[in-house]
Amino acid sequence: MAEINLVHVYKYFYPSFSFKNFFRKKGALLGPREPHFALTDVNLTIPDARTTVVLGPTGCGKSTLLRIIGGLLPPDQGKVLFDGKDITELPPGERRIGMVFQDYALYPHLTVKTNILSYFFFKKWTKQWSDEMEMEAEEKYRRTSQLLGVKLEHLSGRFPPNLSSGEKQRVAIGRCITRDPSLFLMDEPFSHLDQPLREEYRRQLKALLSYFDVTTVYVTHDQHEALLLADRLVVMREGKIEQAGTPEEIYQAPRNLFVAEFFHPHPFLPAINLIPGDLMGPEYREKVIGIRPEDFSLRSPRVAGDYILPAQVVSVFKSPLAMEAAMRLKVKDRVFVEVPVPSGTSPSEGDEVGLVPSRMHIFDPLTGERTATHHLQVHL
Ligand SMILES: Nc1ncnc2c1ncn2[C@@H]1O[C@H](COP(=O)(O)OP(=O)(O)OP(=O)(O)O)[C@@H](O)[C@H]1O
Repeated sequence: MAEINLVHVYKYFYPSFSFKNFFRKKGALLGPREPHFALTDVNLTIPDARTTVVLGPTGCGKSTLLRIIGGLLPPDQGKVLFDGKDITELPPGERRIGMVFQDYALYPHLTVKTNILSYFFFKKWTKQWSDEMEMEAEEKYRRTSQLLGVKLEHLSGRFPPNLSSGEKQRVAIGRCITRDPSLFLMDEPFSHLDQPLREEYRRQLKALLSYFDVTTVYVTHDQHEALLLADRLVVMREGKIEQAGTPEEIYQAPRNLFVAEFFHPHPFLPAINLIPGDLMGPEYREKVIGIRPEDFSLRSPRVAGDYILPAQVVSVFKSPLAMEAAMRLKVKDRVFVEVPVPSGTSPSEGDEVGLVPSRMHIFDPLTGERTATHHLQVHL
């Protein structure tokens, strides 16, 4: 059992000293340096035995958040609770946490097997060491090798400097597992791997995480990875949490324009089409309307009715293996939208169609907040 709570967590950094920064602020030569915030009032519950994926653009504070949970960085304000207990001051070694970061941090002078069993290795010369522990370590190694795939067995006598990035990654994850952590923290662990390997390892990691049921926090800026791994998703921007929920909740009910546009599960299509409200009718005049590509259907241009938008096909694009196709349309001669090409149809440039939205998200253009979602019943 490990539920983590972050309560009003703030972290700020001071820019490093440079003469350029020093003289930039006229008349403030001796004034204090202004901190920049990496995290601002972060409140978050990380549920037990689930994988929480933290997603956000570069520099938004994802790694800082992870390091604060792991105890590698102290927060400047706020608390970290582990099953309700305040662990803000507890050193990382006492948190029962397994961490895998981009740089692997393996012991270069120890073999793969010893790296994986390093938790046991460092106990070997203490009074705690016993024959039972030796047997437990061997059994853990056997089980971990099995879970990570046979490839690990071939590497057991090699040293980290002689391993590929993928192999190092596997060893780092193996080392994490043998420690029996209550919490896994992973910071873009597959970012150095090439695409096919990354895909393979993600799937394997998903299976591992389900097998162990360990509370996991996984940081990435890769949408595809986030979707594959997340039971719960946290979208961050500029040190703040924009929205947390299941991927489905966030996709179906984005809190604001940033989340609606950022969480983007279809690589072939835009996350959402944004159109000015007045195109849908006078009642939406002061609003921005967001319509997901799959929430449009197509009708003949001759069918008229409320909420049917006359549009013209501008271009059609197909994936190389023609598994997917999308098209770009100009609506009412004013804005462009992109929608999937319905199966069994083959539209061409210049075709006239009627676009029928089934669901619209209504956003306030000033604050960017979503104020409503309307499901439309179009009467033809
Ligand atoms: N040690 C540090 N000193 C000063 N500023 C820092 C330090 N660590 C992080 N920052 C700043 O804090 C902000 C958040 O950084 P962080 O590494 O948490 O972002 P991130 O979302 O993980 O980015 P990326 O996806 O690029 O790894 C950034 O503006 C970064 O420059």
